[in-house]
Amino acid sequence: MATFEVYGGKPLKGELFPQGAKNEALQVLCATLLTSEPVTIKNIPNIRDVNKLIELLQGLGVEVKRTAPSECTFRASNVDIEYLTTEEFKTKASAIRGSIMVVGPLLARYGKAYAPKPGGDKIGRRRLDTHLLGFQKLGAKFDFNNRENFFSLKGENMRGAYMLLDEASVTGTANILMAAVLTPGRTTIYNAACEPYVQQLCKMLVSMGAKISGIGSNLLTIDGVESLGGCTHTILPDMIEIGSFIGLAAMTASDITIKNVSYSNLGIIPDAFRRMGIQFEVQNDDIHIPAQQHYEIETFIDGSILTIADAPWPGLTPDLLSVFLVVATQAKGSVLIHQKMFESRLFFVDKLIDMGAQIILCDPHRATVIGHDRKLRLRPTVMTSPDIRAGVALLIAALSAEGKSVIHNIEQIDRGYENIDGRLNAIGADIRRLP
Ligand SMILES: CC(=O)N[C@H]1[C@@H](OP(=O)(O)OP(=O)(O)OC[C@H]2O[C@@H](n3ccc(=O)[nH]c3=O)[C@H](O)[C@@H]2O)O[C@H](CO)[C@@H](O)[C@@H]1O
Ligand SMILES: C=C(OP(=O)(O)O)C(=O)O
Repeated sequence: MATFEVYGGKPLKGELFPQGAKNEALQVLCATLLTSEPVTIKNIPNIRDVNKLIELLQGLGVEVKRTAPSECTFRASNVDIEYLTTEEFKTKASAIRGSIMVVGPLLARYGKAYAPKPGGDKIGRRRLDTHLLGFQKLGAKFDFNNRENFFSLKGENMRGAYMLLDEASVTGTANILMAAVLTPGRTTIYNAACEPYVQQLCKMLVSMGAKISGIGSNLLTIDGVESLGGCTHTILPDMIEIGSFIGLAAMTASDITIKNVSYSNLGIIPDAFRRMGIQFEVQNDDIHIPAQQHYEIETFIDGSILTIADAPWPGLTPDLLSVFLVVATQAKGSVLIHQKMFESRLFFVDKLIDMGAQIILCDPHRATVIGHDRKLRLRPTVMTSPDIRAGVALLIAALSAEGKSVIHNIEQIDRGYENIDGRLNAIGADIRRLP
């Protein structure tokens, strides 16, 4: 278990370049399995989850050539499906959430697939019903081995079908979509997730020859084609990392410019930070957050306490609520943070309370934060990162607290943030990585 020692309390100043988006990368890497032709992906983040998925693809027989530090060419001309039944695959796939998305492409191309229950953050129940019910609508059959936590799927005679997803699952939509593009007939996916991750996957599939309409909406229509070709695809900047940097700047009263953010793909995220009282300017495609000693949380128009809640896109992503929560601890005013999707993602507030934050955890989904308006600084402490986004929220808290904090289990942060210590140290932070 690696550790960060964080010497906080110093404002930072400089430019940060966001990495490619983790959740998009996991989807588009799986899409390389849909063709035997070469597919080049640019702006691949160098993070644990993505590197693990690339290893999985290699295990499956995909040739991977690194053509630049953040660019690889993949060629899935010799896929070894039986690798999916090996212990090595089961161990590696059960460590990341994205591994479940190899199922859709393999089912469509080879008529069968296997998968262990995938990993990812332990933030509550993370069911796969949407994926499985969608494959079932296409005519696939599945079997779940409860003892081994292992799914087997068969789909030799799949046909396009209409489906109304039981929820707008992000990885579920991507998985079904990747199966549908090579399935004969028309598939209609209603209540589809439409995050930029899914939009980007759709665009990539279209450039490979897929027929998809309704991109960006919750109604996708796919006309299956016989085969797909190669393409070159560039991953968008990571909107969760961009949001984390906005929160970091506010909380540490730093002057930070986040470069090349692809502003038009950030949806409601910038407005949500503005409602927290954080000021910033958009210059070309950069976000400049000037140093702010005070920021004041808005109330609703009728004067009642603001709620920041997650919702499927174009609502606010649940992956940023931990950052909103930590930012609120030094704001002027109060906010209710309502994490509707996951039931175990707010327990990390205990650590913030230890540090002196005023937070009431109302129940597993809701926390009320009463900001200090910097009248009381957070105290440094020793903590353990429970999940990727709580981890980054604790890192932001540690950077704002004067003195030495210690964060254990930073592998959680490394899952999704590329060289975060190096990049923040370059603009004035003092974060030391201990093995
Ligand atoms: C690898 C990857 O891409 N992971 C993301 C993906 O996970 P993932 O695709 O696994 O998450 P899902 O979209 O399936 O659902 C996440 C949770 O939200 C609930 N839910 C979902 C949709 C809905 O309309 N209502 C609802 O309550 C589900 O029951 C589940 O508990 O999407 C999540 C939700 O944005 C993000 O937190 C994860 O970072
Ligand atoms: C929950 C997340 O990731 P994963 O789905 O990979 O666990 C996240 O990125 O915040």
